[in-house]
Amino acid sequence: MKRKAQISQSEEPESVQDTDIVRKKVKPLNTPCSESPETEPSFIELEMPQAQVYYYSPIFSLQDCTSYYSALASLSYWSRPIFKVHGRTSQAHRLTCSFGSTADKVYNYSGTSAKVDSIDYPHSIKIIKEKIEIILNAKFNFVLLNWYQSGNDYIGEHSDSEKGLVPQGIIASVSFGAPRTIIFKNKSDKKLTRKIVLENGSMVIMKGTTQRFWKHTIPKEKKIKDGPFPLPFIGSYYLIFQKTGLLGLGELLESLHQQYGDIFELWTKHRFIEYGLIDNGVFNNNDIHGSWKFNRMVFSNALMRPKLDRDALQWTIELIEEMESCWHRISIIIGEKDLNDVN
Ligand SMILES: O=C(O)CCC(=O)C(=O)O
Ligand SMILES: [Fe+2]
Repeated sequence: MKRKAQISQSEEPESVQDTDIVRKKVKPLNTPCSESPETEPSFIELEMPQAQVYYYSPIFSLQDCTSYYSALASLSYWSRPIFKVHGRTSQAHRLTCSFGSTADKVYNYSGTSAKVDSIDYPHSIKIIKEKIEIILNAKFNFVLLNWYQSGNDYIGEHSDSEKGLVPQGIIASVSFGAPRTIIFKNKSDKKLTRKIVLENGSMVIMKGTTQRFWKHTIPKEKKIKDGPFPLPFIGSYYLIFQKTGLLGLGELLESLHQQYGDIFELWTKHRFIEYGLIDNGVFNNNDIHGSWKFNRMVFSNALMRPKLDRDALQWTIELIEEMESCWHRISIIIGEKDLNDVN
């Protein structure tokens, strides 16, 4: 499961509204910008005393989510942060990286600090940032990405430290990948909690006094689907190329062929729509019909069984023996024929 969180400063602090709001559909925080008239995201405001939290149901198309997901996953900056708390060090159960408008931006939290890995926002982040800036009518200058690679990865209960951020400014968090749950816990009334599932392409906004009175966490979700199951495509260059014959893929395969020879593996986590391989079914491991968990189970059960290894080994030996005896017979026949030809 992979996700991206956006933690940023807004240029202007928001005013604090201290109202008890019932969970409801409300209008966008601002009028959508005319540059993007199709942007009319729907969102709800969570009923949380002394907090301003909004959940935007997906603001990106499924196709964009898939492409941002892969672009973010292939960034080279990911690392596991190290925390120092009370003299003890530990490593986070997630990967992070950060980008900022200037190199001095730093976000300190829970005994660690997220420093800017690069002041060049990767292309995908630039686009995401611009989109949310339009939706929220705000400017952001720092982004922290969190990658939860499986249901075992998590972020513990915390409030975002506002040291270095504009006090009570907007913190926007966009998610891509399998849905994960965010839980908000009130600091003084421990029983007061709020839960929301962050869907692929969705966004959560925290602002005002949220950090002061509430903590939040993305807990472990052992049962969770880790996201699209990365399937190794093992194929022959000629087979795949002839089947698809598409420009781009052909070039890719050509270079792979040059590098690795006739048989190589293609690892992919993405759908191969652009290659003309349709997006349903076990082949693509796509969860369109909520079946991918089942596919994964079948794959895991089938592939991980030691019996399969033993059987596969045995079958391979038998097949090789069969082929050898076949070749042997052919060589005898050809040998006789060749001899006849010579005579
Ligand atoms: O991943 C998220 O949505 C939340 C991350 C978060 O709370 C943080 O980085 O402070
Ligand atoms: Fe946070």
